[in-house]
Amino acid sequence: MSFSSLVQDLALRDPDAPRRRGDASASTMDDRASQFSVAKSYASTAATSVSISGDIGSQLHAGYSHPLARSWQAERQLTKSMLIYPLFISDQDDEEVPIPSLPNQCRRGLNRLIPFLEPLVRKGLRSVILFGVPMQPGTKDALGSSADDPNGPVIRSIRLLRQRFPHLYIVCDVCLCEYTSHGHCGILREDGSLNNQLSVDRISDVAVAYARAGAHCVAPSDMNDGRIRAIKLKLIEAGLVHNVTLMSYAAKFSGCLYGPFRDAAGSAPSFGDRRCYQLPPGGRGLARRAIVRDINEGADIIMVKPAGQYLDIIADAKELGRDLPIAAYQVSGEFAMIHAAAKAGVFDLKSMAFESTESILRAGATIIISYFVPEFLDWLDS
Ligand SMILES: NCc1[nH]cc(CCC(=O)O)c1CC(=O)O
Ligand SMILES: [Zn+2]
Ligand SMILES: [Zn+2]
Repeated sequence: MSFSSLVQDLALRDPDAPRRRGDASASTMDDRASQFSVAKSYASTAATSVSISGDIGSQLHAGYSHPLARSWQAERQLTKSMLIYPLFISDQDDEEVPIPSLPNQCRRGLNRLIPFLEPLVRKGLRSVILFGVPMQPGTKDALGSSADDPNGPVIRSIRLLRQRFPHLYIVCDVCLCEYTSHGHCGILREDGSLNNQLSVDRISDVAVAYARAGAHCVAPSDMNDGRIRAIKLKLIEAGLVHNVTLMSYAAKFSGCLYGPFRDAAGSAPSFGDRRCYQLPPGGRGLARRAIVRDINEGADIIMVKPAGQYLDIIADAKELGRDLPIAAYQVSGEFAMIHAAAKAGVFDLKSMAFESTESILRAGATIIISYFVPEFLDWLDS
């Protein structure tokens, strides 16, 4: 057989063609036939350069011709227990308002929470992360005083969820930006920069308040230096350290992917930006230092955020924190971008929801915070 007819032969037997038509069994048969003929063709044309053993080792399709065998190629399969679903809880108890920039997501008051979550819990929802959203005018101040208000939305929801869904694992985001009048993630000096010490003192108090109310996990997203150690020490002091997980947003990058979240939570800074505390997007080394630092300060879980644009950082976190669970947050901008592209016909929404999530798992995460969780609860059953 001549070289050109071999190429033609291979092209005709493109093993992906039947799969693109959605016919898996035809693909299996076809692959077998084509491997046989490829081997024969090589044997007759390539005797001079390709050794027999190399030839045999070059055959990869055999390992993934069947759907089940394809699933075995992944180190980790997506399961429901890996997923954490973000909830925006407003202080308007009866409110249920869609968030325009964040497709299919609503801001909800306490009274809307249980009816919304009941079907999800029934379908296998295991964990949520809570973000409080004070809507009542006059609630915000320079110190973020309402963050740990016992009558505020977060603390009341923790109690309610613990009582109504005893098996639901409750994570609380800990930050001040939703509660400060200036929208920054801490307490400011007069020049507008973060006062690290005051911020850490306040944020660790808020974390302990959530833990006392019954949160299983507290997750500081503020990026002030030293907050992991401060929270751990206060949890020890409060006698809560043995059963409250500390998940650090260790490598949280500044950038343009948090816009829809800030719409949802009303937490956009009123001046300036967050580039002096969130990490610069090119700062891989800095992220590695932040990860190592937070592990040393006592973090139980390391999170990377955003996820899709920072897969190398997830892989770094997995390497540096090989003995810790690694979480990744597919943030509001990533989610909105996928929706927009699907709507524009670039790809199928479900296919990209899976592909983006599988890439996060492949990079090394085993916990994924995602706005796709309600959909995954259905998709993972079918
Ligand atoms: N500090 C609060 C916080 N916690 C999680 C997110 C972003 C989550 C998302 O975009 O989905 C933010 C916003 C920010 O830092 O501006
Ligand atoms: Zn913040
Ligand atoms: Zn600064």
